[in-house]
Amino acid sequence: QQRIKIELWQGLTGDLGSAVEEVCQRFNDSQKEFEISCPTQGSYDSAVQNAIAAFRAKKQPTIVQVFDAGTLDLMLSEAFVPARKLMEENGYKIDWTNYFPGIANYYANSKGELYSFPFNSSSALFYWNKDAFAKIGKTEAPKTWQEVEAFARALKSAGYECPMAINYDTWTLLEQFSAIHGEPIATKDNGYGGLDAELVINKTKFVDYIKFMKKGLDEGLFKIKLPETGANIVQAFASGECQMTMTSVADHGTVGKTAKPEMKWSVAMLPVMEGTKRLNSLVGGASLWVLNGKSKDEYRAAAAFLNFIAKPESELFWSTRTGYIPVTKTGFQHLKEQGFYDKPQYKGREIALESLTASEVTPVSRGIRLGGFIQIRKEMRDALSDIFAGKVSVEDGINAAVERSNAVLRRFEKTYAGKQLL
Ligand SMILES: O=P(O)(O)OC[C@H](O)CO
Repeated sequence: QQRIKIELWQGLTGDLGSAVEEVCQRFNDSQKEFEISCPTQGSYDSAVQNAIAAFRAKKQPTIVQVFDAGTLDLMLSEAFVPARKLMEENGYKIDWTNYFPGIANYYANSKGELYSFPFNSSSALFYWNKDAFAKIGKTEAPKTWQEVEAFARALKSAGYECPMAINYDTWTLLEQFSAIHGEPIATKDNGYGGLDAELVINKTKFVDYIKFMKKGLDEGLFKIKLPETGANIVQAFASGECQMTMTSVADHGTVGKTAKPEMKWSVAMLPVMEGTKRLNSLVGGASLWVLNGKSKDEYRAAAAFLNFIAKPESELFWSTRTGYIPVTKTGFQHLKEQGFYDKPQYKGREIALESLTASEVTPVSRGIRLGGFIQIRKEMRDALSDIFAGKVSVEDGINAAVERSNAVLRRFEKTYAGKQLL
């Protein structure tokens, strides 16, 4: 009997992309009726863009992985089958309250019903090299940015060429920074209150933070690390070239696998500016959306796959293989029962959960719900690249990016005027 074949277009690459393929292979090995293939589209951005273009051409995959920044665009599109509908129609009884509310709410409509399936959830962490820190007499990670600066200076004096690796990633530099410092990104509760939101990041602590980062770059305390110039931040940290960085907990597994066994390193919550009362960090990562226009059999296959990945054993595999956090309560319980968080190689991953729950969620630390956010991130990345290269002043660069981003928001508002989330 021929298997029913479906595709999941994923946005992860490298080691994490291989991990998704392994999940898909495990599903294929677990039964004989369905076969899923999970080709990468090269980036999170491309996965969303390719899937939307394919949808228009009626060549869409059955499932697409959509990162946080693409969530509202998908929600407002007519392109998907809501998660509950898919599972009900295919005979699965899902306890939707089993998903952690902080994660599920991100992908739910105003009534709390999930549109997509939480899959790879994360938050950002600070990675630090214990061996290098020992050389400057430090045994703990910096808690404030002022400490980061002082430690970086000491590392530099001790002969380390790259105290801290950074890039232009707005998720850490802008979004996580703003949330944990209690600063808004946009009006209307970061967009949750309506499509008429406007960016306000040219009026918040973010401006001073970017000045701080630029000064650190000019002093050689921070170094830009990008794939196109050799190593990205994760590779630069794992190889021991750079002694600090900040990236997703998702990369914890990759660093563990690629760093030399003798290299001692750890993770901590992102630093804050001195005198800040820390708020919770934002949930990152992506969820899986089932697209319209497929056959009954393809939906049966999708439902079977999505049921498979939510099983505690699948969550254990996924969180072990990557650094992503479990998305269900039973998955988390299963990990704890297996002694996961006590194993030395996984130690530190619980800090992502601590960071996500560091405070009561406030309107600015709940998340970001802005249309066209993929484009807005690009505007900001371009601005940061110009600012860090000294082509434009911090204020001018951010102001111009805010102006361009607000134009994106206004176009989006016009397109979806009057449309309600179901
Ligand atoms: O690196 P990830 O998968 O944890 O995702 C981080 C951000 O949420 C991407 O938008």
